[in-house]
Amino acid sequence: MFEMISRIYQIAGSSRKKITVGILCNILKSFFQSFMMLSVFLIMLNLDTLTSSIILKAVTIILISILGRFFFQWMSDRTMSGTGYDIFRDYRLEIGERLKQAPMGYFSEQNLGTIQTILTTTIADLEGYSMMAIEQMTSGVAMAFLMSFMMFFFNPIIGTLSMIGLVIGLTVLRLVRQRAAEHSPIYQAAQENLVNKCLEYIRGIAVLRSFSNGKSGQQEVHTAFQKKWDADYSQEKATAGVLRLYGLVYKLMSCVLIAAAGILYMDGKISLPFCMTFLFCAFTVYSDLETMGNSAFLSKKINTELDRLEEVTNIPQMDTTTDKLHPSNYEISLKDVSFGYGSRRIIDHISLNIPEHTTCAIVGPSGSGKTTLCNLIARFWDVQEGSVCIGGQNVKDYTADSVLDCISMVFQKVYLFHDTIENNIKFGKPDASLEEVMEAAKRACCHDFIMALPDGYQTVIGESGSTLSGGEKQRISIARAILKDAPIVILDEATSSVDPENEQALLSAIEELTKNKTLISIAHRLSTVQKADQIIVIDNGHVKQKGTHDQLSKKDGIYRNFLKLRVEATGWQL
Ligand SMILES: Nc1ncnc2c1ncn2[C@@H]1O[C@H](COP(=O)(O)OP(=O)(O)OP(=O)(O)O)[C@@H](O)[C@H]1O
Repeated sequence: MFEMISRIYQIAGSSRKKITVGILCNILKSFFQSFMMLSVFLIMLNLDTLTSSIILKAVTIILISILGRFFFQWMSDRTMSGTGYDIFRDYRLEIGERLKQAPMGYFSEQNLGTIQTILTTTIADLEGYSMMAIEQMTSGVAMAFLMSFMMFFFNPIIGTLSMIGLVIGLTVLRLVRQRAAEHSPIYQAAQENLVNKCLEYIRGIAVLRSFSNGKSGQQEVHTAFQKKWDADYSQEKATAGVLRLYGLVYKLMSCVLIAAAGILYMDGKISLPFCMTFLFCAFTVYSDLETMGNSAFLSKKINTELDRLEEVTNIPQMDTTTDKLHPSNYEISLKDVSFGYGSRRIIDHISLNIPEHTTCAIVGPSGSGKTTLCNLIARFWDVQEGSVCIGGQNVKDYTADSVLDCISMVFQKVYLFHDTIENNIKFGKPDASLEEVMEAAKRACCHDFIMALPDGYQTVIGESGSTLSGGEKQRISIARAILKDAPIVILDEATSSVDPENEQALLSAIEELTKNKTLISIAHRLSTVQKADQIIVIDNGHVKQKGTHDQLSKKDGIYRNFLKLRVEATGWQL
């Protein structure tokens, strides 16, 4: 229990003070609640000689107890109710910042499900439950402890018995927490698996439908739901028994207190008023503790969820510096660069130089490492050996954001946000005016089709650009890059062929984008390759050939074979 509270404290930041005030208010609330027993005692003590002044005193005590309890409950609600949302709003922002600094490799399909579960379900659970659990636990223990202490003051035997009840109850509570500890990770894993499978199913729905009528994917989602149900059910089953036992302990201990008070009275050790007061206390001393069982269970669940949060906040960070890259020129040079995903080496001792304002086409078989090489230049990943320099500055010594400020990337797989066309283009320069957006769109040859849409630039694009054609999406992504106007352009040419009209528009858009830039393109079109100032042929992570089209096409080697195959496959003409 204290572990959970202390962990929430650690991440609470500026909300720590509020939690402390909230806990103090809960303790004071319990104090006023226990205070009620004095009025019972007063009436019992004067039962034979009741006067209006005694009743007035008793009523005053009850009123003070009720008002005190109400006031501190209100204070506790005021300070703690929104605090969970404050803490985890800040935490969400922190996770966002960390994800921005994480290497691209972190964003595997597996991790996407985990991140999604954490940012939605896990944090929502923590926002809703954490403060409630702290409140219930602190008031439950405080109330039982304070009442036991007061009883001890009146009669040490009854006070000690009441304390023993508290200790036994808390020991059984450990059992509840142990059970929760066993089941929470299973529950969490089942939840993440379910999110992963649902995401996979929705993303791949077109493929699933066309190949298997959607049935095989459905089966996986069904199994994930079944696993989640199993996890819920076994968690419920495992803890229900111990939770009942926990409640039973307090009921039995109340009976023990009643019996003890009766015996002490019969033995003449205590008078009737004391006996009656203890009977009253026996019914109320553990009342808040009984409702604490669920919170104890929750506290373990919260601990597991905090573990998951820590995993995300401990993701590797790329930036160890705050220096921003401001190179004097935009020449790109790679010196003896090696890199691999895990233990698999993909780039092996590559060196190359791309002078400013020149174009470099990277060609090579599928899987040879072309995209990986571009990702290293953009510092999506850090090289494992060697160096990548822009204008003579090693990109590793500067923040990833500032490196990307110098680069516009146009990916083959275009990602558009579920937002207006204007905002999607503006993504390249958030403070751009509509006129600037339109100018970029005109240069990217997409102004006309945008204006033909019902709401023009305000048309909201469906999720991932699903309402636009492939060529239209590509040109919008080029308009975005034109607006950004970065001195280096990394272009992954689309392999899929587009209709001739679209193709021409696309080529004009690319030409506009790459004017006077340092251009690296993963080239698939002969026209791009032919025009390049230098061509790099990569195979199996090595630079196999370097030169211009004229030089390479005259030499035996991969490039010539590649050209031959391309001509045969796509009808390229040299
Ligand atoms: N994030 C990743 N984690 C592990 N392996 C990866 C990752 N990305 C790429 N690879 C592997 O690295 C190798 C090189 O991939 P890369 O995408 O750089 O090749 P490519 O030449 O661009 O291929 P293509 O022309 O088909 O796009 C491939 O075998 C690929 O499976």
